[in-house]
Amino acid sequence: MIRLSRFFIGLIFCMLLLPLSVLGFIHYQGLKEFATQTLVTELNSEAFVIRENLENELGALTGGLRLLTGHETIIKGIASLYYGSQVRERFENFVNRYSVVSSLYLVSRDGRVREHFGGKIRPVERNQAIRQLMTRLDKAYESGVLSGRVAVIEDKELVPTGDHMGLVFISSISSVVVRGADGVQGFLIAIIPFDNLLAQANRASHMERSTVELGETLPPNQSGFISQYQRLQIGEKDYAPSINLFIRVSRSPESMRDAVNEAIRPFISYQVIFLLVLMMVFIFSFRPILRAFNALYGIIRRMEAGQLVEATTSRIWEFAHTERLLIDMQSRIRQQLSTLEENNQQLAGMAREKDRYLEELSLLNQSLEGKVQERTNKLALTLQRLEISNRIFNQLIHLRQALPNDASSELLLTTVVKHLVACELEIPFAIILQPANEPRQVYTHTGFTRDTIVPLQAATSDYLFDAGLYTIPLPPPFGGGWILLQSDNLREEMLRGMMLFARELGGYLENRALTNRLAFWARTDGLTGLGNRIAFDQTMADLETSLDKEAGLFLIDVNGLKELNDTRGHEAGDALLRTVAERLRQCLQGINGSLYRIGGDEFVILLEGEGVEQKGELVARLQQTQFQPATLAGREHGVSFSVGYADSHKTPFSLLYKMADKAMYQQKQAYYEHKHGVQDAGLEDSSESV
Ligand SMILES: Nc1nc2c(ncn2[C@@H]2O[C@H](COP(=O)(O)OP(=O)(O)OP(=O)(O)O)[C@@H](O)[C@H]2O)c(=O)[nH]1
Repeated sequence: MIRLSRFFIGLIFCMLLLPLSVLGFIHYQGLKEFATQTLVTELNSEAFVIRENLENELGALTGGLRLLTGHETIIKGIASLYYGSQVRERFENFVNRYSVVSSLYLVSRDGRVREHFGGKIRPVERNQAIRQLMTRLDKAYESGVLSGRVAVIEDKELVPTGDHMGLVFISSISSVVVRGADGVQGFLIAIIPFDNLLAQANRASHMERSTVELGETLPPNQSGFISQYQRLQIGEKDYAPSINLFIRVSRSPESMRDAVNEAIRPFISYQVIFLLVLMMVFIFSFRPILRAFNALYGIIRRMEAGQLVEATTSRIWEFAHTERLLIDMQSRIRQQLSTLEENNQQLAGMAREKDRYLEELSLLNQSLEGKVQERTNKLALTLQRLEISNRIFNQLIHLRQALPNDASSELLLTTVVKHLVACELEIPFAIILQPANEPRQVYTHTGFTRDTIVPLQAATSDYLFDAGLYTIPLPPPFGGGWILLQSDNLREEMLRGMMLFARELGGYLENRALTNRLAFWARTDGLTGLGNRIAFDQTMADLETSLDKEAGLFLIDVNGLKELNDTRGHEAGDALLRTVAERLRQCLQGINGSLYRIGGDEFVILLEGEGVEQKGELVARLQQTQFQPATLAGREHGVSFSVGYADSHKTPFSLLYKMADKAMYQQKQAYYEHKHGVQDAGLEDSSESV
């Protein structure tokens, strides 16, 4: 098999690239030419702009000079020194305004400088060119045509800078008033160095590296620069004859080349890119092209040999090296793909891990939120409990302040219920009391019906609990009492509050019982159970202050107690006292009176009101029992007592006790005189003595 050589392939390649390169070169040249032309046009327009600017500037300047020439101050300034300072001031303003002017002179007709601003005086007076200009102006004035002249001067003193070249503007000064008489009065001379004009032109120029020159004649084109010229005409109208200056704007070939290259660089880049793309396309489609050529070549060969047989696929080029490269690249790509796969798997694993963490985080957040909520609820509950407890404590304090020491059970319960309700516990409750010393049950309730409570009072607490009720027993000594609660929705703090109220209630009742007992024993004789001296004195005091104070008083003193104590002991003496007390109590039955033991062996019977009328009955009973023996401590013993009596019919109330004592004493005396007898008469008239 015949194969195409590498040379043939390269040839095809070069044949394709050559026209492209030629085309590219032509295009490049065209671009370069175009860019150069554009830059030259730019230079030209720059020169044009500079010229325009300078013409405008100089036009304004000539106008300004003409105005200044006709100004009264200037005209008078020629003749009068009085105007000197004003003229200077105007000159200064003028030069400041027209920066191209370096100096201004006011010159009299005879050529002497009268006033000036900037520059030197002498050079003006000496300068021949200026003198000639002034003479021409003088003559021209006479012919009535011209007012000013312009000329190019070269003077080292008048134009000290640059190449000492400049323009001189001369205007004749004349006064309308004096015109007929004197004609030209003087001249105004403005010196404008070329340097100033160039500076002005450069200021107007937009091109950074351009060179601007002014010259009277068209300068030769220097090979080192690409130049454009513009003619600047000065003084055509007001300053005849005019002169022409040439402005040259130029650029060095190096900077021009750089600028051109800069301008066409993007296009060249595009072109190179285009060629590269073309080459890439060619390379990629190289194998199919080769096959096509190969097939074509085979057909031609077979046609030449007259063996146009059935076409078979033939290989015309060995790309062993390329194949190896491709295989190598394939294996590398496979490796990279597997690495990529691994990385992807790792990334997927990390993503899963991240999801798992996020899920855990979310769960943690949820549990935290739950805990925070739980804590908040607990706190709210605690606050609620605290509030309830506070209310309960407040009401307990108010209850203590509201309850008097001796409140009745009814008042006590009413007050407790009122304060319990104020606690706002909002549970039905009932309080049931059965005080030991009160005969009937006392109860009060709220939220229960009376019919519900009454049958429950006898029930056991277990039964009550089963019935949905809860009982708090009141503490002893009260015993018979509960606080009864509805156990539905009963909360701990409510129960605790109720218990506090129960304790308060029990405490109060205990105090009240103790106080009552103390009061009782303070007024009671412990041995006999009769009222004592305090009770007697209290009764007497009450009786004394009452309006109806009718009273009869028996004073009874036991005989021989000391002896009995001494002989048989105090036990027997106590028995004697109890016996006498019992006998006196019996004597008093059915009679409106009260009995007291007011001293060791001293008793008192006090009759009040209608009881006084029963005195006789009592005396009779006393006489019956006055000397009756009794069994004392197991032995028979004589018992007797002496009695004295006084009542308010015959005795003042305050002396009742004294008089009764006196009568009793008399009887005692008699008793002891007749130890075994009693004088009856003593009891008959007891109102005075017994
Ligand atoms: N056993 C006993 N003796 C008492 C009690 N109170 C006082 N006495 C005694 O009673 C006696 C009273 O003495 P007196 O006033 O002389 O009485 P009397 O011995 O009965 O003499 P007359 O009153 O003159 O008849 C004293 O010795 C007291 O100590 C008591 O509660 N029990």
